[in-house]
Amino acid sequence: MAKILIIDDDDLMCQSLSLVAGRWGHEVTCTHTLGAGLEKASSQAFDVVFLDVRMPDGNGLDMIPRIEATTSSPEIIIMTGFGNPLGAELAIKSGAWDYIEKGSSVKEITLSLVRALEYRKQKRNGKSARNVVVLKREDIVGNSPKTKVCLELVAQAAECDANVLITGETGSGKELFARAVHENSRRNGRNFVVVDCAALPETLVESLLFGHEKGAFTGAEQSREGLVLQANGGTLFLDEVGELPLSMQKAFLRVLQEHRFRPVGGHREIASDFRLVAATNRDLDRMVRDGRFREDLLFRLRSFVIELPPLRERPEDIRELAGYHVDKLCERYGLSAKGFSPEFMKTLAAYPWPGNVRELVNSLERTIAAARLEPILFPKHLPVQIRVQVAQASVRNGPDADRPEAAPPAGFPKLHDFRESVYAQAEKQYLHDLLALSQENMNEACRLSGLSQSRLYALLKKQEISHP
Ligand SMILES: Nc1ncnc2c1ncn2[C@@H]1O[C@H](COP(=O)(O)OP(=O)(O)OP(=O)(O)O)[C@@H](O)[C@H]1O
Repeated sequence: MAKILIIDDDDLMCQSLSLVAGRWGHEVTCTHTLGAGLEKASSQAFDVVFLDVRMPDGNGLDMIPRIEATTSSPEIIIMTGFGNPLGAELAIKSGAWDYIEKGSSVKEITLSLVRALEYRKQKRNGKSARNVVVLKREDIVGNSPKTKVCLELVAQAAECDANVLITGETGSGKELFARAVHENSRRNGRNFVVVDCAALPETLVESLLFGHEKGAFTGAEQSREGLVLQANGGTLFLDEVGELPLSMQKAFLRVLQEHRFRPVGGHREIASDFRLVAATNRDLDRMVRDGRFREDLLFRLRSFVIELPPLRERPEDIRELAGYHVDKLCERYGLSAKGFSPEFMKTLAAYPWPGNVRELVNSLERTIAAARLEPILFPKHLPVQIRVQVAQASVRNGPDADRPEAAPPAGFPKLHDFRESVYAQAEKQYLHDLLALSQENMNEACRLSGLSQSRLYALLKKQEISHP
């Protein structure tokens, strides 16, 4: 017998789900608000939670990480509005085990429940995906709910041999996660071969990937094995896969299907048993629409997708990341450990980090160079451009807030333009802070900001900020 929690404000839905689950002998508890649901999940152990998306006190999807973080970490089945593909996509991306549409048949609900319980049983017996606790994290720091979802995906990817596509903005950790997939897989004793597709000279791509025979072209004095063969038994990591020239995409698709290829100037085909992990910060769907990326290759690449969130969407990770990298840098430069002043952390948290973790690491390196032997880091040690931007963003707090500390870089702007750009920057920062503070709960964000839902969504769209 399993313990099931239903969080839905719709009485009828609660009743029919209770009937279905009860018929199988499971113990069912119903709650009608997210708050009450979370309270139950925090105080009692559950195996499965049925969670409605539209609730009177917020969006159910926002609650997923908090339910997962409870001691029993139940499997979550999202209930989406009928015929809402976006809801289904969001549910899965948010880490739910499964989703069902409201109005699904008893058979569909039962199937989803049975599968979730089966998965849970396997997990308990240790037959299924290794969980985050035993995952070798390979220098991956951060314990925010979003990072945990990604780590769970790494664990799942490591268990199988499917092609993996890792997406995310520049500097968000794609290579780090790709290595973690390799290190946790059965291939970890063999090579992890990195191919930076953006740096492949077009004339040499083929020979670099597939190797060449002696005399295949002018200058080929020795035969040479390519990167694909070097990855035999291990993992081939195609970084910036969106930059792979179209001509090579076709050849590569074939290699991916058959795991065989012919070196340049060679007559025999060679086999290579590699596992492919690819990464990109480009919108590959758009590239397909623009005719710049092959759709069939994209289908192959995305057998298993890990979407890394930008750092600004997981501000909880910043402190841990800063601590980890400052310690590492101090050790490298032979300095004693440094502490953080509260204002220093506040400034790090207020900055949107468009270059993500890489920008954070680079900034910390410059910070340590500026602080030298001083034991505590203050905002004044941070690079000027970060302090300026944070100061500009604080302009929204009123006329007495800190003024920007430096003039804009190129030329002296017209007052109108300067005001507009500061305003836009401040608005963007405000929205990021608002989402972080409200934990992306749109009702809460509206309450805190005093904005209507439609106005808030319009502003988020204007500033190109992703949101639930
Ligand atoms: N979760 C993390 N924990 C610790 N360090 C991280 C994390 N994510 C990224 N980094 C660090 O940030 C830097 C950039 O990471 P990485 O090269 O993996 O990013 P990327 O997404 O592959 O970048 P690009 O798109 O530019 O290739 C590296 O120094 C890496 O160690």
